[in-house]
Amino acid sequence: MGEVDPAFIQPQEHRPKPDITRAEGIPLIDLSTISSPNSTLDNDQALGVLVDEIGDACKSWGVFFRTQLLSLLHISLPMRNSPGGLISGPEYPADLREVCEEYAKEIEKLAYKLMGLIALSLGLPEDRFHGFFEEQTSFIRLNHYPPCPVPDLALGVGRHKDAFALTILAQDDVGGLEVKRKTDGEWLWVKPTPNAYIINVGDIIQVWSNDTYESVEHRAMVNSGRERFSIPYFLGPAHYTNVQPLEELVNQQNPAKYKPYNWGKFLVTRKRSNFQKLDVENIQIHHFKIPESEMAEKLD
Ligand SMILES: O=C(O)CCC(=O)C(=O)O
Ligand SMILES: [Fe+2]
Repeated sequence: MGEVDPAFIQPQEHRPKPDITRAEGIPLIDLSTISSPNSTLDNDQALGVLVDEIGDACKSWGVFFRTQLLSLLHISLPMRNSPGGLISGPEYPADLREVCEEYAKEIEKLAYKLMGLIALSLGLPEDRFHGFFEEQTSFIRLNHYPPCPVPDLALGVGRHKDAFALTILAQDDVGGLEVKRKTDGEWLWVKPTPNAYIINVGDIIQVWSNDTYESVEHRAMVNSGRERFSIPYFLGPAHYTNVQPLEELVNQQNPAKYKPYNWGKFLVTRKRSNFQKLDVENIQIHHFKIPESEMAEKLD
Protein backbone atom coordinates (compact mmCIF):
# COMPACT_ATOMS: atom_id res chain seq x y z
CA MET A 1 0.00 0.00 0.00
CA GLY A 2 1.60 3.25 -1.06
CA GLU A 3 1.32 6.87 -0.09
CA VAL A 4 -2.00 8.67 -0.32
CA ASP A 5 -2.36 11.54 -2.76
CA PRO A 6 -3.17 14.54 -0.52
CA ALA A 7 -6.04 15.39 -2.89
CA PHE A 8 -7.96 12.46 -1.37
CA ILE A 9 -7.53 13.63 2.23
CA GLN A 10 -10.75 15.26 3.38
CA PRO A 11 -11.23 18.27 5.63
CA GLN A 12 -12.34 17.21 9.10
CA GLU A 13 -16.04 17.77 8.52
CA HIS A 14 -16.17 15.60 5.40
CA ARG A 15 -14.26 12.57 6.71
CA PRO A 16 -16.08 9.24 6.96
CA LYS A 17 -17.62 8.52 10.34
CA PRO A 18 -15.91 5.79 12.36
CA ASP A 19 -19.25 4.09 13.09
CA ILE A 20 -21.07 3.24 9.91
CA THR A 21 -24.84 3.48 9.79
CA ARG A 22 -26.37 1.24 7.21
CA ALA A 23 -29.00 2.69 4.90
CA GLU A 24 -32.18 0.77 5.57
CA GLY A 25 -35.13 1.13 3.32
CA ILE A 26 -33.60 2.03 -0.03
CA PRO A 27 -36.19 0.36 -2.22
CA LEU A 28 -35.29 -2.76 -4.18
CA ILE A 29 -37.38 -2.60 -7.31
CA ASP A 30 -37.82 -5.63 -9.51
CA LEU A 31 -37.97 -4.67 -13.17
CA SER A 32 -37.84 -8.18 -14.49
CA THR A 33 -41.42 -8.03 -15.79
CA ILE A 34 -40.55 -5.23 -18.17
CA SER A 35 -36.95 -6.12 -18.82
CA SER A 36 -37.37 -8.62 -21.59
CA PRO A 37 -36.18 -7.10 -24.87
CA ASN A 38 -39.64 -7.12 -26.47
CA SER A 39 -41.69 -5.89 -23.58
CA THR A 40 -43.32 -2.50 -23.82
CA LEU A 41 -44.41 -0.55 -20.85
CA ASP A 42 -48.03 -0.40 -21.94
CA ASN A 43 -48.76 -4.10 -21.75
CA ASP A 44 -47.46 -4.65 -18.27
CA GLN A 45 -50.21 -5.22 -15.74
CA ALA A 46 -47.99 -4.36 -12.82
CA LEU A 47 -46.97 -1.11 -14.44
CA GLY A 48 -48.98 1.14 -12.13
CA VAL A 49 -47.40 -0.38 -9.04
CA LEU A 50 -43.95 -0.13 -10.54
CA VAL A 51 -44.40 3.49 -11.54
CA ASP A 52 -45.59 4.36 -8.03
CA GLU A 53 -42.64 2.55 -6.48
CA ILE A 54 -40.22 4.44 -8.69
CA GLY A 55 -41.90 7.77 -8.04
CA ASP A 56 -41.74 7.17 -4.27
CA ALA A 57 -38.08 6.12 -4.45
CA CYS A 58 -37.12 9.17 -6.49
CA LYS A 59 -38.93 11.43 -4.06
CA SER A 60 -37.82 9.99 -0.76
CA TRP A 61 -34.28 8.75 -1.52
CA GLY A 62 -33.29 9.88 -4.99
CA VAL A 63 -31.82 6.43 -5.25
CA PHE A 64 -33.03 2.88 -5.61
CA PHE A 65 -31.79 -0.58 -6.44
CA ARG A 66 -32.90 -2.38 -9.48
CA THR A 67 -32.58 -6.13 -9.67
CA GLN A 68 -30.19 -7.02 -12.34
CA LEU A 69 -31.07 -8.59 -15.63
CA LEU A 70 -27.76 -7.86 -17.23
CA SER A 71 -25.23 -9.65 -15.15
CA LEU A 72 -21.53 -8.69 -15.18
CA LEU A 73 -20.80 -12.37 -15.33
CA HIS A 74 -22.77 -12.56 -18.49
CA ILE A 75 -20.71 -9.66 -19.79
CA SER A 76 -17.42 -10.84 -18.23
CA LEU A 77 -15.62 -7.56 -17.77
CA PRO A 78 -11.99 -8.64 -17.59
CA MET A 79 -11.03 -6.03 -15.00
CA ARG A 80 -9.26 -8.16 -12.51
CA ASN A 81 -6.84 -9.52 -15.07
CA SER A 82 -5.50 -6.07 -15.63
CA PRO A 83 -2.07 -5.76 -14.02
CA GLY A 84 -1.92 -2.57 -12.04
CA GLY A 85 -5.63 -1.92 -12.36
CA LEU A 86 -7.66 -0.27 -15.04
CA ILE A 87 -6.69 3.29 -14.51
CA SER A 88 -2.97 3.05 -14.18
CA GLY A 89 -1.47 0.59 -16.61
CA PRO A 90 -0.97 0.67 -20.35
CA GLU A 91 -1.76 -3.04 -20.43
CA TYR A 92 -5.51 -2.88 -20.76
CA PRO A 93 -7.05 -6.25 -21.55
CA ALA A 94 -7.27 -6.58 -25.31
CA ASP A 95 -11.03 -7.04 -25.39
CA LEU A 96 -11.86 -4.28 -22.90
CA ARG A 97 -13.20 -1.90 -25.57
CA GLU A 98 -15.53 -4.52 -27.04
CA VAL A 99 -16.80 -5.59 -23.67
CA CYS A 100 -17.44 -1.98 -22.62
CA GLU A 101 -19.26 -1.25 -25.86
CA GLU A 102 -21.45 -4.31 -25.43
CA TYR A 103 -22.16 -3.31 -21.86
CA ALA A 104 -22.95 0.28 -22.88
CA LYS A 105 -25.43 -0.87 -25.50
CA GLU A 106 -27.35 -3.00 -23.02
CA ILE A 107 -27.23 -0.53 -20.18
CA GLU A 108 -28.54 2.20 -22.47
CA LYS A 109 -31.69 0.15 -23.09
CA LEU A 110 -32.17 -0.13 -19.36
CA ALA A 111 -31.61 3.60 -18.95
CA TYR A 112 -34.35 4.35 -21.50
CA LYS A 113 -36.76 2.03 -19.74
CA LEU A 114 -36.04 3.73 -16.45
CA MET A 115 -36.53 7.17 -18.00
CA GLY A 116 -39.85 5.93 -19.39
CA LEU A 117 -40.95 4.83 -15.93
CA ILE A 118 -39.78 8.09 -14.40
CA ALA A 119 -41.73 10.03 -17.05
CA LEU A 120 -44.87 8.05 -16.23
CA SER A 121 -44.33 8.62 -12.53
CA LEU A 122 -44.37 12.37 -13.24
CA GLY A 123 -47.63 12.02 -15.15
CA LEU A 124 -45.90 12.44 -18.53
CA PRO A 125 -45.98 10.23 -21.62
CA GLU A 126 -43.55 7.36 -21.40
CA ASP A 127 -41.44 8.66 -24.29
CA ARG A 128 -41.33 12.25 -23.03
CA PHE A 129 -37.58 12.24 -22.44
CA HIS A 130 -36.49 10.22 -25.43
CA GLY A 131 -35.96 13.18 -27.77
CA PHE A 132 -33.32 14.59 -25.46
CA PHE A 133 -31.14 11.52 -25.94
CA GLU A 134 -31.17 11.15 -29.71
CA GLU A 135 -27.65 12.45 -29.50
CA GLN A 136 -26.03 11.79 -26.18
CA THR A 137 -23.23 12.74 -23.87
CA SER A 138 -23.60 9.52 -21.89
CA PHE A 139 -20.49 7.75 -20.70
CA ILE A 140 -19.22 4.94 -18.54
CA ARG A 141 -16.53 5.36 -15.91
CA LEU A 142 -14.47 2.52 -14.50
CA ASN A 143 -13.64 3.35 -10.91
CA HIS A 144 -10.81 1.53 -9.16
CA TYR A 145 -10.28 2.16 -5.46
CA PRO A 146 -7.01 0.59 -4.25
CA PRO A 147 -6.67 -0.27 -0.56
CA CYS A 148 -5.95 2.89 1.37
CA PRO A 149 -3.60 3.18 4.38
CA VAL A 150 -5.68 5.99 5.95
CA PRO A 151 -9.34 5.21 5.15
CA ASP A 152 -10.52 7.35 8.08
CA LEU A 153 -9.02 10.50 6.57
CA ALA A 154 -9.68 9.97 2.89
CA LEU A 155 -12.52 9.35 0.47
CA GLY A 156 -12.27 7.60 -2.88
CA VAL A 157 -14.77 10.07 -4.34
CA GLY A 158 -15.71 13.14 -2.32
CA ARG A 159 -19.31 14.18 -1.74
CA HIS A 160 -21.12 15.21 -4.90
CA LYS A 161 -24.30 14.90 -6.89
CA ASP A 162 -24.22 13.44 -10.38
CA ALA A 163 -24.84 16.21 -12.89
CA PHE A 164 -26.26 13.94 -15.59
CA ALA A 165 -29.87 12.72 -15.83
CA LEU A 166 -29.53 9.27 -14.33
CA THR A 167 -26.72 7.06 -13.03
CA ILE A 168 -26.76 3.28 -13.18
CA LEU A 169 -24.03 1.95 -10.92
CA ALA A 170 -22.68 -1.59 -10.97
CA GLN A 171 -20.26 -2.51 -8.21
CA ASP A 172 -18.52 -5.48 -6.69
CA ASP A 173 -19.24 -6.87 -3.22
CA VAL A 174 -16.78 -4.70 -1.27
CA GLY A 175 -19.02 -1.72 -0.67
CA GLY A 176 -18.06 1.89 -0.03
CA LEU A 177 -20.89 3.97 -1.43
CA GLU A 178 -22.59 6.29 1.03
CA VAL A 179 -25.70 8.37 0.37
CA LYS A 180 -26.89 11.39 2.31
CA ARG A 181 -30.35 10.84 3.73
CA LYS A 182 -32.65 13.65 2.67
CA THR A 183 -34.62 13.84 5.89
CA ASP A 184 -31.72 14.56 8.27
CA GLY A 185 -28.51 14.85 6.21
CA GLU A 186 -27.06 11.68 7.76
CA TRP A 187 -24.46 9.77 5.69
CA LEU A 188 -25.50 6.17 5.28
CA TRP A 189 -23.59 3.18 3.97
CA VAL A 190 -25.23 1.38 1.07
CA LYS A 191 -24.70 -2.34 1.45
CA PRO A 192 -24.01 -3.90 -1.94
CA THR A 193 -26.97 -6.00 -3.01
CA PRO A 194 -25.98 -8.99 -5.13
CA ASN A 195 -27.29 -8.85 -8.68
CA ALA A 196 -28.60 -5.33 -8.38
CA TYR A 197 -27.74 -1.97 -9.82
CA ILE A 198 -27.96 1.22 -7.85
CA ILE A 199 -29.90 3.90 -9.70
CA ASN A 200 -29.30 7.55 -8.82
CA VAL A 201 -31.48 10.44 -9.82
CA GLY A 202 -29.17 13.07 -11.32
CA ASP A 203 -29.32 16.86 -11.37
CA ILE A 204 -30.96 17.03 -14.79
CA ILE A 205 -33.98 15.07 -13.60
CA GLN A 206 -34.13 17.39 -10.64
CA VAL A 207 -34.36 20.38 -12.97
CA TRP A 208 -36.69 18.75 -15.51
CA SER A 209 -39.02 17.75 -12.69
CA ASN A 210 -38.82 21.26 -11.17
CA ASP A 211 -37.61 19.77 -7.85
CA THR A 212 -40.33 17.09 -7.63
CA TYR A 213 -37.40 14.70 -7.57
CA GLU A 214 -34.06 15.64 -6.10
CA SER A 215 -30.66 14.26 -7.04
CA VAL A 216 -28.94 12.38 -4.27
CA GLU A 217 -25.70 13.49 -2.65
CA HIS A 218 -23.24 10.63 -2.36
CA ARG A 219 -19.57 9.74 -1.86
CA ALA A 220 -17.37 6.66 -1.90
CA MET A 221 -15.35 5.43 1.06
CA VAL A 222 -12.18 3.40 0.80
CA ASN A 223 -10.83 0.71 3.11
CA SER A 224 -7.43 -0.64 4.06
CA GLY A 225 -8.15 -4.26 3.23
CA ARG A 226 -9.63 -4.70 -0.22
CA GLU A 227 -9.54 -2.90 -3.52
CA ARG A 228 -12.93 -2.02 -4.96
CA PHE A 229 -14.34 -1.54 -8.44
CA SER A 230 -17.47 0.29 -9.47
CA ILE A 231 -18.86 1.09 -12.90
CA PRO A 232 -21.24 4.02 -13.17
CA TYR A 233 -23.08 4.70 -16.42
CA PHE A 234 -24.15 8.33 -16.70
CA LEU A 235 -27.07 9.03 -19.02
CA GLY A 236 -26.70 12.51 -20.52
CA PRO A 237 -28.72 14.40 -23.14
CA ALA A 238 -27.37 16.02 -26.30
CA HIS A 239 -24.83 18.76 -25.64
CA TYR A 240 -27.10 21.37 -27.27
CA THR A 241 -29.94 20.69 -24.81
CA ASN A 242 -31.13 23.66 -22.81
CA VAL A 243 -31.99 22.08 -19.49
CA GLN A 244 -35.02 23.62 -17.81
CA PRO A 245 -38.15 22.56 -15.95
CA LEU A 246 -40.55 20.79 -18.31
CA GLU A 247 -43.36 23.06 -19.35
CA GLU A 248 -45.99 20.44 -18.43
CA LEU A 249 -44.75 20.53 -14.85
CA VAL A 250 -44.85 24.25 -14.31
CA ASN A 251 -47.80 26.59 -14.00
CA GLN A 252 -48.69 29.80 -12.24
CA GLN A 253 -48.95 28.15 -8.85
CA ASN A 254 -45.78 26.17 -9.40
CA PRO A 255 -43.50 28.36 -11.51
CA ALA A 256 -40.18 27.21 -12.92
CA LYS A 257 -37.53 27.10 -10.21
CA TYR A 258 -34.57 27.16 -12.60
CA LYS A 259 -33.36 29.31 -15.45
CA PRO A 260 -32.43 27.31 -18.54
CA TYR A 261 -28.80 26.28 -18.84
CA ASN A 262 -26.97 24.85 -21.79
CA TRP A 263 -25.85 21.32 -21.01
CA GLY A 264 -22.78 21.35 -23.26
CA LYS A 265 -21.49 24.56 -21.69
CA PHE A 266 -22.22 23.23 -18.23
CA LEU A 267 -20.24 20.07 -18.92
CA VAL A 268 -17.27 21.90 -20.38
CA THR A 269 -17.15 24.25 -17.40
CA ARG A 270 -17.31 21.32 -15.01
CA LYS A 271 -14.50 19.49 -16.69
CA ARG A 272 -12.21 22.32 -17.61
CA SER A 273 -12.14 24.37 -14.48
CA ASN A 274 -9.68 23.83 -11.76
CA PHE A 275 -12.14 24.48 -8.95
CA GLN A 276 -10.46 22.40 -6.31
CA LYS A 277 -7.16 24.23 -6.57
CA LEU A 278 -8.92 27.60 -6.71
CA ASP A 279 -10.96 26.59 -3.68
CA VAL A 280 -14.25 27.68 -5.22
CA GLU A 281 -17.36 25.65 -5.82
CA ASN A 282 -17.66 23.86 -9.14
CA ILE A 283 -20.61 24.80 -11.33
CA GLN A 284 -23.86 23.47 -9.81
CA ILE A 285 -27.54 23.52 -10.75
CA HIS A 286 -28.32 25.75 -7.80
CA HIS A 287 -26.42 28.50 -9.61
CA PHE A 288 -29.38 28.52 -12.03
CA LYS A 289 -32.03 28.57 -9.34
CA ILE A 290 -34.49 31.45 -9.58
CA PRO A 291 -34.50 33.33 -6.27
CA GLU A 292 -37.65 32.86 -4.15
CA SER A 293 -38.27 36.62 -4.25
CA GLU A 294 -38.40 36.60 -8.04
CA MET A 295 -40.78 33.67 -8.01
CA ALA A 296 -43.00 35.39 -5.48
CA GLU A 297 -43.22 38.40 -7.78
CA LYS A 298 -44.44 36.17 -10.57
CA LEU A 299 -47.11 34.72 -8.29
CA ASP A 300 -48.43 38.17 -7.40
O1 LIG B 1 -18.01 4.13 -6.57
C1 LIG B 1 -19.10 4.51 -6.16
O2 LIG B 1 -19.80 3.83 -5.40
C2 LIG B 1 -19.65 5.86 -6.54
C3 LIG B 1 -18.90 6.51 -7.67
C4 LIG B 1 -19.49 7.82 -8.04
O3 LIG B 1 -20.26 8.39 -7.32
C5 LIG B 1 -19.16 8.42 -9.33
O4 LIG B 1 -18.30 7.89 -10.05
O5 LIG B 1 -19.80 9.47 -9.66
FE1 LIG C 1 -21.41 9.90 -8.39
